[in-house]
Amino acid sequence: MDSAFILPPSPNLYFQRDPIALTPGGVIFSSMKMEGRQREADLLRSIFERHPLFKDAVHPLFPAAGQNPVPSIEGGDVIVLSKEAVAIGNSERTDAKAIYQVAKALLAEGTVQRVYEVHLPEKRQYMHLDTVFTILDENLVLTYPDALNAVLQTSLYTLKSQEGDKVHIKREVLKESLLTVLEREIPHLDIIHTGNGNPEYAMREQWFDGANVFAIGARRVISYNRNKHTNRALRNVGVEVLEIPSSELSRGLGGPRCMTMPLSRAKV
Ligand SMILES: NC(=[NH2+])NCCC[C@H](N)C(=O)O
Repeated sequence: MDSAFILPPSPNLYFQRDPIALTPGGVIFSSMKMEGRQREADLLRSIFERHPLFKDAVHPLFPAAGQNPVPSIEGGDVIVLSKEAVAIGNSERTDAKAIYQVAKALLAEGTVQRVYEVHLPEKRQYMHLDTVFTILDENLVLTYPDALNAVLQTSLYTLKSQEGDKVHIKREVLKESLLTVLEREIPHLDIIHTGNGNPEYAMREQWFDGANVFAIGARRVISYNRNKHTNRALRNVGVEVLEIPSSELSRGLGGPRCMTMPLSRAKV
């Protein structure tokens, strides 16, 4: 029987963070872990490769031409910490192999100097790296508190040597937590905990991606109205919180940041 749809339904298409990741060194075309989401990545990739607005502007980093099979990596695991550093979650959705490949391509490109691989625990509340923290200002980060020390291992990739096409990178396994990585990269780091200091509220609000707010400016965020304790914690330190209704959106199991794709970043 012919399908009733030209494109099969893509119920997760509103999570634009995942099918593509833009970094200071180029674009990662995601290879989604779940088959049901791969068509989103294919769709976005055709737009970026063909639309006049993008086709000459994108520098693709991943996957390599003709690579098959492609290891998986999803945009929600890729966090730009600064112009020079990118963190990538090794998670349920993103494989170590893909991280190595992206690290190599990024370091070879030259803008980014450090790529961190953050090993996330295999638990629902750690689906992607962006579910556990969001940068809100130069030195201010909102996090799900358990994540800071639950991550027991991180690795740091840096460039070892580069001669033409021959690129060698170095991997150092750091027995360090996510907190240490953030402290290394964000001077004078200040942390706000989801749940406003109460671990049970933090846990409950993590079901609705408490730590995944969308920062639209320094100390200005869009957050789900249901995450009241987290929103209170944010307001207590002077962050402006714009609440959005969340009864339906949160059912997709992602937060406001997951629904966005930054195409260009203002210089700060
Ligand atoms: N970047 C994110 N945290 N995205 C959340 C995506 C949720 C979506 N339902 C999925 O399972 O893929």
